[in-house]
Amino acid sequence: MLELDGCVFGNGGFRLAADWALDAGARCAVLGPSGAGKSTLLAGIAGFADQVSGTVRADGQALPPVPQHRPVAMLFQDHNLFPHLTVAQNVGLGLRPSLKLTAAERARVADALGQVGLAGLEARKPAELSGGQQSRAAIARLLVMARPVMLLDEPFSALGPAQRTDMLRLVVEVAAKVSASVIMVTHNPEEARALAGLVSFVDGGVASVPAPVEDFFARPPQALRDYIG
Ligand SMILES: Nc1ncnc2c1ncn2[C@@H]1O[C@H](COP(=O)(O)OP(=O)(O)OP(=O)(O)O)[C@@H](O)[C@H]1O
Repeated sequence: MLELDGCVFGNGGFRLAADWALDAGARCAVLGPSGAGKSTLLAGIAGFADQVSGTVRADGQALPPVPQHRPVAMLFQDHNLFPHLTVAQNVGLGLRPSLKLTAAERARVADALGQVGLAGLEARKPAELSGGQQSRAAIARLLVMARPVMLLDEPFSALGPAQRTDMLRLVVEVAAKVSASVIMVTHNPEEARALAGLVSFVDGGVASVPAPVEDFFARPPQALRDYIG
């Protein structure tokens, strides 16, 4: 379980409050107007934003202040793929930043690449992949990292609608395999529906308590109606 216990996260002078919890394996889309604080929420959970007050816990343990020590994997729109490394190396980074992988770890990387449909492309560089394949490589890295919390910040907004749906399906599959909770920022209500879980709406300096997606869209807050038109 991920708990945001009375949290206020800071980014410069900006403040974002969140006071809720997500069960292990739960999936939550984060919607809200531009500049409302969606990325600040993820940064707070990941340890990159200031913790002004409150505590972030995973499975009852307060998370360490250093982001690298948090049980969190992140995926951004640019996928954080290193251009000079091969696909297999980019995925291997999720296991060991030194890339000195054991044979078993190399096998895990190969297995993850197979699971996301990239078998045979291990030796390519990211520039030699399509946008969708780059997304798959980034998802393979999430799979090998097997962290209990996955934070995604508009990860597939560069892809077309059909591919986006495929990628979301893959994320759901990968998260289920490692029993991870997923929090995903999106501007797209359809993506929130495709994630098929909960929705937190960020507005007025607060990330609302996640509500089931169907309830949320059945009674959307006025700010959401203003925002999606
Ligand atoms: N380093 C900073 N110093 C001061 N204010 C900042 C800083 N970084 C972000 N902000 C402000 O914090 C607020 C929240 O930013 P954040 O990026 O979390 O919003 P967002 O909802 O993710 O926006 P978008 O949808 O446009 O990506 C914004 O109003 C932004 O101007």
